[in-house]
Amino acid sequence: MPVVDIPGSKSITARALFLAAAADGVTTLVRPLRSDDTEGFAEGLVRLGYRVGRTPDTWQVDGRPEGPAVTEADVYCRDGATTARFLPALAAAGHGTYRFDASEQMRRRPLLPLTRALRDLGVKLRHEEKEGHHPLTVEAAGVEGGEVTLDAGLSSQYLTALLLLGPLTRQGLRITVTDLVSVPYVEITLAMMRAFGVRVSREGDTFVVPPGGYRATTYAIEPDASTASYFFAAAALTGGEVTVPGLGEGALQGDLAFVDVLRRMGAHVETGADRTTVRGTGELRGLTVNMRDISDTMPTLAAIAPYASGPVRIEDVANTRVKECDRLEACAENLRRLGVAVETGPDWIEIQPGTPASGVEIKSYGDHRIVMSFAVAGLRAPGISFDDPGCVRKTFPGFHEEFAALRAALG
Ligand SMILES: O=C(O)C1=C[C@@H](OP(=O)(O)O)[C@@H](O)[C@H](O)C1
Ligand SMILES: C=C(OP(=O)(O)O)C(=O)O
Repeated sequence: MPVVDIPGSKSITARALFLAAAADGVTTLVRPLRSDDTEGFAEGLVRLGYRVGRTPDTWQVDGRPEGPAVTEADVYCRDGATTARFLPALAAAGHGTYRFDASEQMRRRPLLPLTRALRDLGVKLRHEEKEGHHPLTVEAAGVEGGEVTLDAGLSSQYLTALLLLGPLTRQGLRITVTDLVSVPYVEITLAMMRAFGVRVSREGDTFVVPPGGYRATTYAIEPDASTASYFFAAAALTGGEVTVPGLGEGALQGDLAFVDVLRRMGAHVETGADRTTVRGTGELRGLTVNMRDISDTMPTLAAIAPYASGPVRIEDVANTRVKECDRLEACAENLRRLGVAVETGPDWIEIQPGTPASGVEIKSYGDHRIVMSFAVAGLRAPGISFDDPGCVRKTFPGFHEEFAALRAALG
């Protein structure tokens, strides 16, 4: 009956770092995620002149409502899209010249809807190489605010960046979205802004963000629900039971809804006030499921799909093609390596039941989620290996050790 302590949420840690940096005093983050993405975010803040004190269990940030403490900085965002998309918005509210670059992987990922919206708001911003991609330089002189239109159909992170920026502008922001994916991540943003003293209102597709800045606070970070999906899937796949404390009815993260997918497939799920338990029943049914809201868990489902008794079809996940890799094709390629029949379309993948081969090397594509997802399949397909197991450092450096412990506990 393993109880698994999952590390903190990447999304919540990144937002908390932004909010803490922008707030009017010292904020303490309790149990932040320590991983490449969030260390990279904190490092970016340090480059911008913020003080970030780090002990293993708490991080402290001295907020600066007036913006970065330096007038020039060079920030390397590594692979983290939250860093690469949220920090330029924070910098725009300050005064200085701030250059942002990122890894090859992150340089390939799109940014244009956000940089276009920032320019529409009067921010001077220049792309160095390719329009709409890193590296970029922000010539910041504060942001007046006002109305702006945004297409967040490829990534909700563009909207989160603007929402977080809103209270730092002189007039506040009215952001009208023409399209929006990953809606639950926007709900996380709004809930966390409330915790830092800002209430955003909605008028249809328009988000109205008041000016006035953020209030410092002490903020406890939830365990990461996307990370938990590998452990829940392991229980469903093996007929074991996994309990994750800290993720229950009041959880902020939409990805906890992955357990509803497992329930539809036949697993037994119990959601308590502050914990969730999944128990495999020996039954894993096929299904058709729309994962637009929870697309980080698409690879988790794809990797266990061959073990279902019928086809698994995952729909409305076009934007998984612009994540750390093209996740639809990466899942398809690895399932084919395992000898499983699979088809993909522009925004879907369909996986047939099969008996995955043993001794297969999984192609990681430098994507933590591909590795962690196929590690779950490895509970039933012996001898799975990875060409780049270390890429889990993006969100969960200790994944392989924790997962080996779970494997031993599940027997
Ligand atoms: O705002 C966030 O913290 C995130 C939003 C989602 O991205 P998209 O909005 O690009 O789908 C998610 O996939 C990513 O891992 C984290
Ligand atoms: C897509 C992801 O990360 P990000 O967009 O924050 O880089 C992810 O963690 O699956």
